[in-house]
Amino acid sequence: MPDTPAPPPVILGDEPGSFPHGVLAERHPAIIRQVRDAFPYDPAVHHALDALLESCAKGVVEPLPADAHDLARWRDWGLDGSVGRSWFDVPWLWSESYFYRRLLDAVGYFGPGVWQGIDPFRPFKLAELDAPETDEELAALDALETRPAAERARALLHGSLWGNRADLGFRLSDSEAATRDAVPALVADDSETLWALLPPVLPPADEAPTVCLIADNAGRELIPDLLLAAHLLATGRAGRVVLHVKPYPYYVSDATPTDVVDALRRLTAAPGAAAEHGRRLWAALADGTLTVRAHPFSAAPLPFTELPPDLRAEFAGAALTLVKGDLNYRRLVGDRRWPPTTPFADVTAYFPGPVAALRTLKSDVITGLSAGTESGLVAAEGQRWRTGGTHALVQVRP
Ligand SMILES: O=P(O)(O)OC[C@@]1(O)O[C@H](CO)[C@@H](O)[C@@H]1O
Repeated sequence: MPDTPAPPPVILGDEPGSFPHGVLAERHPAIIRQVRDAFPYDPAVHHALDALLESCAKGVVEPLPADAHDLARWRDWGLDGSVGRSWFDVPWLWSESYFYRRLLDAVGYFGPGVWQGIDPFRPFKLAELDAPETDEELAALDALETRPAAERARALLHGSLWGNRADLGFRLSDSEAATRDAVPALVADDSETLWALLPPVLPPADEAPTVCLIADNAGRELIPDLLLAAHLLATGRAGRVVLHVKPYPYYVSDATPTDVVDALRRLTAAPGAAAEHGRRLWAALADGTLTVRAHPFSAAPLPFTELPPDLRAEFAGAALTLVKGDLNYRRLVGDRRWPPTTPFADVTAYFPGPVAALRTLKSDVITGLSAGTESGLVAAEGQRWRTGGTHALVQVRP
């Protein structure tokens, strides 16, 4: 029997100077400082934030409070094996995710108390939704209305793809990120395979398939994601879209159900075509052709190889699952030091149905590049192309 090579090591945050180490040592403390200043928190919250800051810098992973509503779930997700170890020595994917869980504890998000249910990142998300750039992006939809269907489809797919640059956690630790020019040529582009997985135009309604969209950021990423969903439904390329968001605030700007409502309100209040799309999406939620789900696993510190049975069944029944963003990509392929030419189809073979990743590159993990693409990127940029947010990909495993 041929030997299956062992997968490369899981990424830890223990190497000073590495990207993951920087996230734990610099990005997380910066997030704590921003959150602290964003609300008139009481002394108890300030103390808890101080303790988290101290713990992140030199402490170890501490247990959840004994009465935490999700203690059993986190134990299933590996809490006992991480407690007492340094944040830097457990898998980076795990420690980042747990950081956000602890931050929500510190600000009283899970209550009881006055801060229960208050999203500590909401002021940043709303500022972005109100930004003039959002108006410009929505106004551009008017000109798109009269374009041929294939051009509209491409523009909306690319809008959703590049919307992934709108990641507030990333911008927080990299102040030049928003101004750095994107490189339009994709490092991998399976768009044709993606479209081929969906029926071309307006099939009878009962034949139109389900598309799942695992969303990433709120605001300027979620709006183009919703517009893509609206396009799939309006053209009959999907009969139903299931939008997966996070059950609670996560990675600063990740979308929650509240953010979906905010984005829809923003669309319906805009002038021109944007409002029409917003109204259609609103109606689609009412008639069930668009569904929002906030499954606990969406904020789990685990790769998608650990999908629970209900999600496996759901994705198995979809014609296509669109996986948005950098973190979801890490969860999809595994947060490991893959050689960049590792076939995407191999590392996603376990996924229960056809899957497409739409992602701008903001962390070290990468698969599915041709040898020529990789060497061209390295020659031009060293390893910066992996984390700078200027490159993007569309990868599909039919
Ligand atoms: O998933 P997103 O929003 O595209 O990006 C998330 C991100 O900014 O956060 C992680 C590091 O904290 C990286 O995976 C990536 O850089």
